[in-house]
Amino acid sequence: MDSSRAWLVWAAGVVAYLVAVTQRTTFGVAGIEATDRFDASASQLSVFTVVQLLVYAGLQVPVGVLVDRWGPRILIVAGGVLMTAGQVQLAFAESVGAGIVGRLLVGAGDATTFISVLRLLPAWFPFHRIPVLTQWTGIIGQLGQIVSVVPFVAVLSAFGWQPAFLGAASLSVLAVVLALVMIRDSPEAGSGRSVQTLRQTGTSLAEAWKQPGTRLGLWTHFTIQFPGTVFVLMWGYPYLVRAEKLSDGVASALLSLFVVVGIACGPFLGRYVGRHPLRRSTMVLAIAAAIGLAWTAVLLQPGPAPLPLLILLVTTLAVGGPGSMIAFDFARTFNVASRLGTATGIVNIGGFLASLLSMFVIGVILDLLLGSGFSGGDLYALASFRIAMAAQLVVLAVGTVNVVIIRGRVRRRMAEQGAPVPPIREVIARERARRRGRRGTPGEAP
Ligand SMILES: N[C@@H](Cc1c[nH]cn1)C(=O)NCC(=O)O
Repeated sequence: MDSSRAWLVWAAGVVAYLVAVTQRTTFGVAGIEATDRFDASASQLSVFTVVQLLVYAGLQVPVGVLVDRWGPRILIVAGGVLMTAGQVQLAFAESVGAGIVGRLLVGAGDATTFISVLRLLPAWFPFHRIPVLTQWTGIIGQLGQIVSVVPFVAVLSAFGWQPAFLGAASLSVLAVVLALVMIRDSPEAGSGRSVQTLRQTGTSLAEAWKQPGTRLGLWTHFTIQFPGTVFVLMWGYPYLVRAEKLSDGVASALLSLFVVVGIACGPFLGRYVGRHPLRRSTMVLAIAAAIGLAWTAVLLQPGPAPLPLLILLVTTLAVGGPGSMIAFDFARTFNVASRLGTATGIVNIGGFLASLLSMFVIGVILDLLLGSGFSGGDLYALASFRIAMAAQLVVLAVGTVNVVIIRGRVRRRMAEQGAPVPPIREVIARERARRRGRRGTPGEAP
């Protein structure tokens, strides 16, 4: 099945995801206005983001289970309704508590969208298209950040808080209408969901968790998604401007480079995954190593890092975004369709958990160093940031070790099932021999 109907379904799903990413990121760009409106301190404001991400991460498994039971369409619609309610609540909120309730609703609605959209792909498209379409779903969705940064900020500056958040809410209304009109769970009426008892749901959850391929996805997402998320959502900007002493313009250019590199790498990674399904984890480990090396090189600089090194850092962090989509490919290929939503939900917790943990630890270390006098009164001193950012290397190492361990388990299980993964040296030698053979036999079909 690869019809125009399938593309319409996917387009409506991607719009829903793009709008969800917009709702997710609107509060982050309204920080200064939020400080005035709620008369809140920086740490009170960070609670808004933390609550939203906690709700998002906490709902991944329940939402995944529901996607398998009810199908993706109803969850995309429910998510849009929740996000509309959340943004309307935030538009009228005048106290920190009321504002947090708004973000809580946005986090809950956001949680339903991505997993549901990914769940549509295997129902509507042939197997070989899915890795690249998974990447495009991620890439187009990230453009939601641009909607927050450009038109949302423009409305916020020109017309103020309520019109900006009500305008954002109206985008979710549009996404809900599109989803209702265009999305069907699958080409066959009635399929795309499984009617399960509660006991069967529990079994399905346990089966998804027991499958080492699901946990390989979880640790993949954990390991390579968080460094970019932490940088872009929280600590990157103050680090570049206050510690590395870059101008606002150069720091913004680096954050834009992050988006461009993410977009450029996605299709390449999608094609790689489609062509080399047995080498997906090798790519994950290569990206983790690149991130670790780039951060180590930056943090070992005696003073501010040279700009080319910071460009290299931002580039490698950006590759982690599309790279982490490989995690969902593990969930899809190691699980049967009836528990795909559940497995995707489990995988999607990884990156958000690692991001929350790292954001929090970096903040705590900065506070401790300020309190101890180490920072010389400057919370964002380079020497302090260097220590705080290095905490990410520990999280990266924990994730990488787990990827290596679970990948060993996955490979052992594949060997037991009669499908061993050949060593890379053997594959390269075979490929060379094949090429030599081809060159020696002119006229042979490619
Ligand atoms: N890996 C991200 C998506 C992504 C794709 N390219 C850059 N980032 C992810 O896990 N997304 C889940 C979500 O809900 O956004």
